Amino acid sequence: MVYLPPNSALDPAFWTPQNILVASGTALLALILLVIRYPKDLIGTSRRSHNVLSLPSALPLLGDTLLALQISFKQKKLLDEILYHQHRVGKGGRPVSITFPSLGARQYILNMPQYVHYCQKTDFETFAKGDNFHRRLSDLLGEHGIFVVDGEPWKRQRKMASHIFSVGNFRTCVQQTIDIDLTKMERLLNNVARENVSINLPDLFFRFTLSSFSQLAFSADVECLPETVQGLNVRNSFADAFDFAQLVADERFVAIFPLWFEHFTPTGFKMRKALKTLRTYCYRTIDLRLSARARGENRGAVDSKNGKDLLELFIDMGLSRKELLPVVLNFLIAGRDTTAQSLSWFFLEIASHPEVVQKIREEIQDSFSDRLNESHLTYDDMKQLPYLQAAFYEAIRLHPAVPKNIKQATQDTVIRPYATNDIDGKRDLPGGGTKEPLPDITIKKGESVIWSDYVMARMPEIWGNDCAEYKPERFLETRDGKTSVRQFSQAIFHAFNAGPRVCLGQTLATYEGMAVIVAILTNFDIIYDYEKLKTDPPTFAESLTHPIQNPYSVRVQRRNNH
Ligand code: HEM
Repeated sequence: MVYLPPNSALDPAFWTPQNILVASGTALLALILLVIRYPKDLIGTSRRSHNVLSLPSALPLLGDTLLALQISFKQKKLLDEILYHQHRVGKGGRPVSITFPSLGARQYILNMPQYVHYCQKTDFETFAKGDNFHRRLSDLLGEHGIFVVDGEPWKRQRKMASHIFSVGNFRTCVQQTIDIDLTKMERLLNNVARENVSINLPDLFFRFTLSSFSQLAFSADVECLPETVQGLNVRNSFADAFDFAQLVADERFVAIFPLWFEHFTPTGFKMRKALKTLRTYCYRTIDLRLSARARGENRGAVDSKNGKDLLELFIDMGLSRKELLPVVLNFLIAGRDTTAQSLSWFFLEIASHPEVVQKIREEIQDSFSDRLNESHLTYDDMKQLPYLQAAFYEAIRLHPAVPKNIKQATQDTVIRPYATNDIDGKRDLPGGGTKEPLPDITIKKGESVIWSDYVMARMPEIWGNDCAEYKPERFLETRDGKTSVRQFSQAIFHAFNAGPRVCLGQTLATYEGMAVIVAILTNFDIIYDYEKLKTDPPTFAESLTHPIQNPYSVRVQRRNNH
């Protein structure tokens, strides 16, 4: 027999009508107090910083859980939602607060360059990748991958990797590698033109960047860039697994169930398979190199000074086979996806801007006459094509390869945006900035800040009323009769990130992208299926990066300048 103390609520005799009334009244009062405390917030979150509004759809005690659920079930897209609410709730560039259960505490959406500048430069140490990133991405990108770590491990990797991005390397190894792959791509496109077939253009760019980056960073020929049309039918298992794993990892930021739940779902099963494919693929590259080293062979010749490529540099740091895996994966995501996606969006934008194609061709013609029929764009040639670079950057501005980002506060702090629109001492907010001063925001340790370069590109306060239009001219300036690419503050043209963690590969991506565009537009006319583009307009898939969900196909015709 269980002993129940007298008057215990577990004793049925306790529940007299009077006690039921008292208990219900107390519960109701507690609920009312909680609703007053969390009128639009998830229970347990801190008080919102004054002057910061929340979403109108937020519910008492649940915060934005319903929105997270809709995004999780693909009824809504996170980027569209941030854009929508920035224009309404955050009109004038004001911050907006949300409470998503998966991210624990409160999150502040800060899309003005003044805030981004503060978090990424002024108080860089406080706004880290943190637990949010690490817990969701470490199975894909490793415990110590450059994209997921902070502090010393990040600093060491960044310093080491920066060696392969030296100007000396560009003039030698980078140029040579790109040159070889451009020749392959041209042979393929000649065959596509001859056979008059249509090909998936974004897929071609993924193949190009995977091939060239694997060669550059790991001296590995991954044989994914064929010269024949038939070769395009061979799927690349690494690419498929990588695309899938990124989609899943991205969903983890909005999932309403705990992370371990994924393990028991079909997605979890497929994810484990994908991760296995990725590991097998990367270990093949690593093992080949380690055994070559064991035989005393020096492979890898990207770093002109030391005759070492990225993989060799990291092996020299004493990293084990297991520790090299995230290096390969992190750099592949950086080197393959971003540039390929930027090219895919660029070629989509110019489909509806023939005048841009015309101007690019004129610029190439004026600068190089017919030289580019025989050879490819060199690193030093880039300077002579400001219009082309502007056209490429404008596509990257509108379709940034990393469309959203999140940082977590490592301590309590106050974000103090600049009082003026003058960022980095450059008075250059093209949209004129904000009329009202932006509010300071009090942030508690563990809370997050989110910004979206995709949304920032569409904010009139930053880029002007024509912000959503594709206009390369906004990246051009003319001084003393000479036209050059306009340099914005990193926090304004933010697609390549800002501050100490600014993208390491910006010059590589710019050179590679421009070289591909020159090779294609000089030699081929692209024939788009305008009917299909109208009925099935390409849109983005939500992922860690910014792929096209429904890639488009094109045919090509050899230009008659040959
Ligand atoms: C158009 C192409 C590219 C864009 C738009 C881009 C953009 C970015 C962005 C936004 C970040 C910050 C990511 C974060 O905070 O998590 C980043 C970081 C990085 N990018 Fe790029 N990237 C591009 C191409 C490349 C290429 C080709 C490489 C070559 C390896 C590269 C290497 C890196 C690395 C290593 C980092 C990490 C930097 C750090 O955390 O210190 N990127 N990039």
